[in-house]
Amino acid sequence: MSDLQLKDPSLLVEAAYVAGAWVEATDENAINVTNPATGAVIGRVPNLGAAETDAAIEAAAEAMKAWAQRTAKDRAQVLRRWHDLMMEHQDDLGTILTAEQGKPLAEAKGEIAYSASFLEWFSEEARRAYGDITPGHAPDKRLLTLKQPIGVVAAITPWNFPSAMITRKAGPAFAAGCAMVLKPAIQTPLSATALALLGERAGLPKGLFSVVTGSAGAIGGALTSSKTVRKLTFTGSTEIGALLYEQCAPTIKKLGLELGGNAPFIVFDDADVDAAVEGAVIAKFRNNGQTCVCANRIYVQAGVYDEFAEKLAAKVATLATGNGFDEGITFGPLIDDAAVAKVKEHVEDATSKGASVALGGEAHDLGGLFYQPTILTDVTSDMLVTIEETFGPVAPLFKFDKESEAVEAANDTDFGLASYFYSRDLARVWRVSEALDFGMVGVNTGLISTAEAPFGGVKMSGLGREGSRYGLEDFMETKYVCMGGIDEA
Ligand SMILES: NC(=O)C1=CN([C@@H]2O[C@H](COP(=O)(O)OP(=O)(O)OC[C@H]3O[C@@H](n4cnc5c(N)ncnc54)[C@H](OP(=O)(O)O)[C@@H]3O)[C@@H](O)[C@H]2O)C=CC1
Ligand SMILES: O=C(O)CCCC(=O)O
Repeated sequence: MSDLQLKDPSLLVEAAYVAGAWVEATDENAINVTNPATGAVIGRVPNLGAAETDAAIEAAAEAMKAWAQRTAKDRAQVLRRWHDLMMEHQDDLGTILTAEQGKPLAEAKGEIAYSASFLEWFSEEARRAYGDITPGHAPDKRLLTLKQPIGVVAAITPWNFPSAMITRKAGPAFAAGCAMVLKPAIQTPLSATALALLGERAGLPKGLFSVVTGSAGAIGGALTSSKTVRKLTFTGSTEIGALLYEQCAPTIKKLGLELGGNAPFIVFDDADVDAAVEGAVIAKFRNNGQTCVCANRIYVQAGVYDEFAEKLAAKVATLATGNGFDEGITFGPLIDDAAVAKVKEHVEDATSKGASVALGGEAHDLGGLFYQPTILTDVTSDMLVTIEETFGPVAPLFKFDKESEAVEAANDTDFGLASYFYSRDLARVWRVSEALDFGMVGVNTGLISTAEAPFGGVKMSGLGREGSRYGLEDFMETKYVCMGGIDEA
């Protein structure tokens, strides 16, 4: 069906992977996958539901028994092979990702490397799932702490990082000795099925990893109601995260929730303004603004406001929008009509309340799902761009005078995922890092994501941490063994 140019065409897998078997779409149950840049159909996957999800959960529980018994080194080697296969096929995986998600090809290949890095990192961490021994509370006692896999894991992932959000969950799950049933976003299932194929080639046992495509409600319902599933890990909107939280309550599952953000990006008078402009371009416009850690509100101190605004507009004006497969493109399309409508609503709301457009501000001449990269000035706290995550290429600029005013405004949100600031004053760097009420703070950088670091938020941005050594912890239970009778020889 597809005319994608792949070196290994077998990587375009138009089938779900359920309990170790590939389930192809039929004409009756096919869901088409389209390229957001062109609207062209690039593939299809089956619309599955609760029955297939239940089968996947059962197979996962069975496969996990042997997987958890294997040595950590053995599991690590499978993950490492999976990483190596991803890097070997980086070009093809990037092509599939750009075709279904829209981000520029170079950025898509970058996501594949980022995605593979979670398999590499957790292959290394697998062997360091240490417990400990605590001095006993009585002479004959020794207190042992063991780390054990939490059980079958359900994962639900979004369309904005169709590969990396899967490996950031699958890496620690398989390293810990768990099994996983994944429901990928319906817009971007082909990155998930390609990953599953490479996982199979790398040696993941049948049934350990299922990818169930189809109805979010039916699959999500089966995953959350199952007593066998012991953890749900989700990346997506706060609204759906809250719904899943509720659905998981009756079976008391452990939850990992990576939800929406509303990231502040603060530029102080003492900042290197050129560096701050570079950082803002990355923090705001990465993936065309469709990232939960994207800068959503840019606060600039009065002394450098005009310089920063001019330089940011000048820089962004040089960057091209278009089909992610074309040379020299920095901004791809938005994911769908609803995303474009939200961006339009936010810009119209801001301008109707007094904001000025310094750049862009309209749908792109290319039509379809393209929107101009936009910079707004004279933004105030009552505008939608301040209150909600725009999830698009709109940079609203606020002017402030005092440090305390910026910190207070930055924290004035229900969300608490990423935050950024630029300053060269050491005391301020400490003060503001500690005062920002967010799970992550970027100081003099616009890019904080890496497999080595704990990614996650506070407040309504979620629960738990992914990546880093803490990411492995979240997929394990701590078992306490009280060993007695030791001095009765
Ligand atoms: N934190 C983040 O990284 C992300 C944040 N968002 C935010 O959310 C907004 C909306 O994006 P959207 O794609 O709709 O995000 P959603 O939260 O709706 O989707 C994320 C994942 O959840 C699934 N899902 C949706 N409804 C249910 C359900 N009832 N039960 C189980 N799973 C479900 C989706 O499946 P399906 O695709 O089949 O609907 C997808 O796999 C964005 O504009 C952005 O603000 C979005 C994506 C990522
Ligand atoms: O939830 C997201 O938006 C994906 C996070 C991307 C990243 O890891 O930086």
